[in-house]
Amino acid sequence: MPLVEAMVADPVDGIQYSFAKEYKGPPVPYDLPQALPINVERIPVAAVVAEVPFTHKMSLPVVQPILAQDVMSKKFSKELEPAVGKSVVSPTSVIAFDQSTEDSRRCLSKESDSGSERTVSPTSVIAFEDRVVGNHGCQLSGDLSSSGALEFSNGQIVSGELSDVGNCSRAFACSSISHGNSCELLGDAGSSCTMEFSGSFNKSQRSSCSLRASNCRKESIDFNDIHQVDWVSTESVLSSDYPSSRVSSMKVVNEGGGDGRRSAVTFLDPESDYTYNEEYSQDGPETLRMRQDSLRKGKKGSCYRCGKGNRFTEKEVCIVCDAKYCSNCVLRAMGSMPEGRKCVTCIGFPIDESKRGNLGKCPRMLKRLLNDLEIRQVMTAEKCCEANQLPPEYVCVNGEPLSFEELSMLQTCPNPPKKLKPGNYWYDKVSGLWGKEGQKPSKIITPHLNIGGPIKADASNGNTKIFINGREITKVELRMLQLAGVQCAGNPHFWVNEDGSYQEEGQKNTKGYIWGKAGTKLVCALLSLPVPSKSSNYSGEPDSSLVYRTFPEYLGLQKLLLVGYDGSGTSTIFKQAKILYKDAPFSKEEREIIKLKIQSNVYGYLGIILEGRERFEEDSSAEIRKKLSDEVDPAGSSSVDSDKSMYSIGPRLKAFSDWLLKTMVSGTLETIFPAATREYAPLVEELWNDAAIQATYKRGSELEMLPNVAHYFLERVVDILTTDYEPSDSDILYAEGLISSNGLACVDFSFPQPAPDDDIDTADQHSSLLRYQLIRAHARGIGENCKWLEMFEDIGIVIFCVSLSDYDQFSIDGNGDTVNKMLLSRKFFESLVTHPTFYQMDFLVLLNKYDQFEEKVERVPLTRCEWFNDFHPMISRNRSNSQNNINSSPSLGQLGFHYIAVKFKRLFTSLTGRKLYVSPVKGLEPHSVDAALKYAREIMKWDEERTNFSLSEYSVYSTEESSFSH
Ligand SMILES: Nc1nc2c(ncn2[C@@H]2O[C@H](COP(=O)(O)OP(=O)(O)OP(=O)(O)O)[C@@H](O)[C@H]2O)c(=O)[nH]1
Repeated sequence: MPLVEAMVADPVDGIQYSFAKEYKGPPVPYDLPQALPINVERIPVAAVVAEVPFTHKMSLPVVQPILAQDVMSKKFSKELEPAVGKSVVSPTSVIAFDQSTEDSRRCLSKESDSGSERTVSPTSVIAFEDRVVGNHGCQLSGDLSSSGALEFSNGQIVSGELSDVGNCSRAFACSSISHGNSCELLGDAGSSCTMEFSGSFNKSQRSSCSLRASNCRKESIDFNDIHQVDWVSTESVLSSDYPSSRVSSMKVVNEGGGDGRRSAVTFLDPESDYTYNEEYSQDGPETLRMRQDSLRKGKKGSCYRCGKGNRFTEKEVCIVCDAKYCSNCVLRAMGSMPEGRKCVTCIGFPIDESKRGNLGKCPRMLKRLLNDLEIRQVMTAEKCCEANQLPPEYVCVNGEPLSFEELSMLQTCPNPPKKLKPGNYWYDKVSGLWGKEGQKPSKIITPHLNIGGPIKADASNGNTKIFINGREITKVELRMLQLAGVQCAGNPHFWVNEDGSYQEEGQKNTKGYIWGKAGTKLVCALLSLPVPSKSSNYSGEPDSSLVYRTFPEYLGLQKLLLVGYDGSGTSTIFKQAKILYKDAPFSKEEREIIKLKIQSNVYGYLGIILEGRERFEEDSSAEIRKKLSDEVDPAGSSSVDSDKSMYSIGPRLKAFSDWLLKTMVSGTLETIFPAATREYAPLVEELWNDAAIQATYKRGSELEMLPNVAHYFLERVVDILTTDYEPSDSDILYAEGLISSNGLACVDFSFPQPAPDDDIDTADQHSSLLRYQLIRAHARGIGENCKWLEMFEDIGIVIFCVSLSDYDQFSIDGNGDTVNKMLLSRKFFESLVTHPTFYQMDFLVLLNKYDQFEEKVERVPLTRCEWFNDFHPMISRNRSNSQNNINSSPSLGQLGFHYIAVKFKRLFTSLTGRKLYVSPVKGLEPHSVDAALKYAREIMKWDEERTNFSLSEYSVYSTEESSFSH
């Protein structure tokens, strides 16, 4: 009985296993299930797009996610009938192809022509056994329905998965993913996404990536040891039933074999009229990727995406391909702009150098479309991201292209050439004179930089026969020297130092100072020659600022990702970091926005109090009525007004209160109030001082809607609701809703330099020079299933924030169930630590709100949360007396903290096999946040340094206790 031998690619390492063999034993008395052999020649495929005769009006075709039922019923219902002579592939079948035959390579492209089409079921897996010689690309054209999976092995795409997703409104793309990481690309309709894999691939290193486009497609592809694959999923004969569909294609290229190669994966959508020129260098570290200009769809001057508008329509330009988009399309075309104003398809490509001058300058259009923080993020990314930096090889100094380090040194030196553009330059290392090749000097930069080659005599194309530091000077320089009184007779060769002192070559004596004479600087200005900058230090003392950074800022930047579940305190810690480490944490404009936000928050708190007052008034009146009815007046009437209680307010305030509540309900509070502050301020004061309001406020703990933080602001309500109120840093720290829950916020900072008399070593001093970036992402911002996480692959540490006081709090989860907030936090933590992006990433858990926790745990048992139901600490009876005694037993709060810390550590180790770092923190206390962030810095530093230790040495440091911090 012949059984099909099938090969399955192992999803972890790509190794293929044979799971069935031909049975050779005695006949069996029962029926065995059969897998029918499949004729690969008969699998239906799409036509190549170029060959589909669509009219020019028609939008280019696309592979629509094919609903299995649709396709099968429309086109293949016949094939699906198990008729004699017609093979049907079972929905879960596994098909093996022997790639060694030419037939199998042709298999999928030719089939559509044949009349005998067969469909591959949506859930089928196609495995290709690799016997491909060389770099033969395998082209697949076919329908892949929504949940179809492709499996290739060595030399091919390893596995792919397509699944439907809903429309995506904002596009995001990420490029350059490294081993073991995964990446999801989101593109909107008609866009294409590009991702590049750098480095090597081998069987144990896997990367996965996925692309999502708003035409309801999601593709997720895993790669393993790729040679060269072109995989095209294009409109097929089948999908011509779907005229609005578009084509999507993917190209994987990796020339050469073995490790150490670079591969690029490009998702192309023919609707986006782009072309790429890509070159891959096998031995060099660089991948040269040039993006050609994009093509416009509509008439001249129209938007490149929608084709509407004319040359007068305001448009934003892609800094790579020069495509111009109208305000309706710009966000869709450019997505979340991780590298600034680039089409999603241009992400990862170098910018058009002519646009370098505009980097980081925010255009008006974006100011309208994005909020302040987003603009700042986009503009910072545009200026600082790696892809947009000037490629070092574009700058030649003294005839030699610069290396990466040389360019960094040049750009970060104390007196760098301004607005450095690609080009050929000469540099006199002794004097610091700098100019364009063949031209007079344009600047005096920092001398003695070890960059480029030795200066050439004809560097500035001089013809005066007079030399400075080996360069023949230009006529205009000679004129300047003469005017400065320098003796130039006899064609001397001068040796000029950076301070302008000069001597003739071979002589010891300084003859004078070129720029020393009064009037020389004026002469230089008239002749457009440079003079030493004011900041130049000629004192002979070593200048501490001359400690050049080896790397440019964007590379030295260590990124810390701060995440946490709702209300865990990430915003507070983020704001605290800004206040701690920035000289001017908030600009004037920001403070103005914050002021309005605080004021509208305060009106909101007032509204909650007014609502409470109504409730208390009703309750109180009902009580009075009840009392009255119990003690009936013999005259039949009561002298007490049952409608009046301590919570009643006068008609004027009542009218104001009703109006305020109505405004709150209508959701227009934020629009009306801060603006109307001047008008209502006196009324607010009257209201706040009213006895009824004060009585209500005293019962604030009964008002569930009133957050704890409200008390901080309400105590000063009158001051805050005046027009000249200016929020203090502390107000900003306490204020709710200043950072968008869905967006990202980031701040760059350095830890302050320790005071000179502090007992610190030079390493600490050095680390204060390093730059850090704290990125705060909200659980909601990270998205369902952590889909945005891939963009954080270059961070150094994840700081996961947990609110300790959440153990008795409940919230609604994604399924609408009420769940303990600590458990929700744990679930979020689990999804982060197991996410491929954070494979091997250090995690620091900050157990926040330690102050609240210490107080609460004395009242509310920790076992209120089911995860902590085995918390049964031994409590000393003398505990309360021994609080201040150093030798006393720990407080319940400390025990609770340790217990929760260990819970998280064990969980982390069980999920990752690694160690978790935990620290308590009080987000509202600057010292506590400072200590926590410095702890994160130490972890990152340790992470870098531990490679220097041998394994045995390392084990000394990896004690359990070392990961606790207090
Ligand atoms: N007592 C106390 N309150 C804190 C602490 N940290 C934060 N809070 C308060 O907790 C509340 C939630 O903190 P946020 O920083 O807004 O938390 P978040 O995680 O950003 O939460 P979202 O509001 O969901 O964005 C705020 O009212 C903070 O003032 C802390 O250490 N102690």
